[in-house]
Amino acid sequence: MSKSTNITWQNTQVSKQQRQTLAGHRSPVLWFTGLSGSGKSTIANAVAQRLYEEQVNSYVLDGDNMRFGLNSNLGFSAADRQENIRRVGEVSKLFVDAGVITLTAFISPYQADRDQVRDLLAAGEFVEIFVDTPLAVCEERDVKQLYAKARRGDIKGFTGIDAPYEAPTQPEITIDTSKQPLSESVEQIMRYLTNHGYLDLSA
Ligand SMILES: Nc1ncnc2c1ncn2[C@@H]1O[C@H](COP(=O)(O)OS(=O)(=O)O)[C@@H](OP(=O)(O)O)[C@H]1O
Ligand SMILES: Nc1ncnc2c1ncn2[C@@H]1O[C@H](COP(=O)(O)OP(=O)(O)O)[C@@H](O)[C@H]1O
Repeated sequence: MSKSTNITWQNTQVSKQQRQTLAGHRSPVLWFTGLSGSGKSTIANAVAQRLYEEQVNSYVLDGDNMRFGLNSNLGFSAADRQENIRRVGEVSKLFVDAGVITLTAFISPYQADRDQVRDLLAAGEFVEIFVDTPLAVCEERDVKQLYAKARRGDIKGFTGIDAPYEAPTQPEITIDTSKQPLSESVEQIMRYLTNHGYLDLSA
């Protein structure tokens, strides 16, 4: 599908490993996936806050925000969501290369699209976090009143209502925000990062 020809990959003089050594930690992507209102942004931002307090560089890429800029020409058809996630995957890879822990909050409803991002990255760099909050709870929250609009038929193709959400088959972490408070989710993720050596380069 690439239209670019006659191009050659240029290696940078300073490597990813050197940037990670400078930062003092590894730089995975923490890929949050789940329904609208499941808690992706809230948890991602709380983890970013916690990492900041631990003096760890991180950055949150948020679905709504990316659609204001880089992805403003994309809608919510299956093809546009696929392209959305492909671009976010490529951007995430750059952040990983820069040595920054990257937290992404996108519905990313298709397993194949998430797997494509996983394949783009090195082993262990993609941590899939399934925010498995039941649809009924997301709809009850209806933070942006979008579920109400979707039920009225004012939005077509809304995830969970009349567009599919494919649950991850083998996520590294699963969180149900209807069963655990935000603080517990943050601790669960911090524990995972610590136990798997992401925050300690000597591990
Ligand atoms: N049709 C439809 N389906 C789902 N969501 C919709 C739709 N239209 C607008 N929105 C709003 O867009 C946010 C989801 O954008 P994403 O980029 O994360 O979606 S996707 O990964 O490409 O599926 C989503 O934000 P979150 O609530 O943060 O998930 C909604 O606010
Ligand atoms: N335990 C919890 N963890 C995370 N969010 C929660 C929790 N309980 C309630 N919420 C609320 O659920 C909403 C989730 O919205 P948001 O983070 O924007 O979801 P998403 O990014 O998945 O669309 C927020 O209003 C948040 O305050």
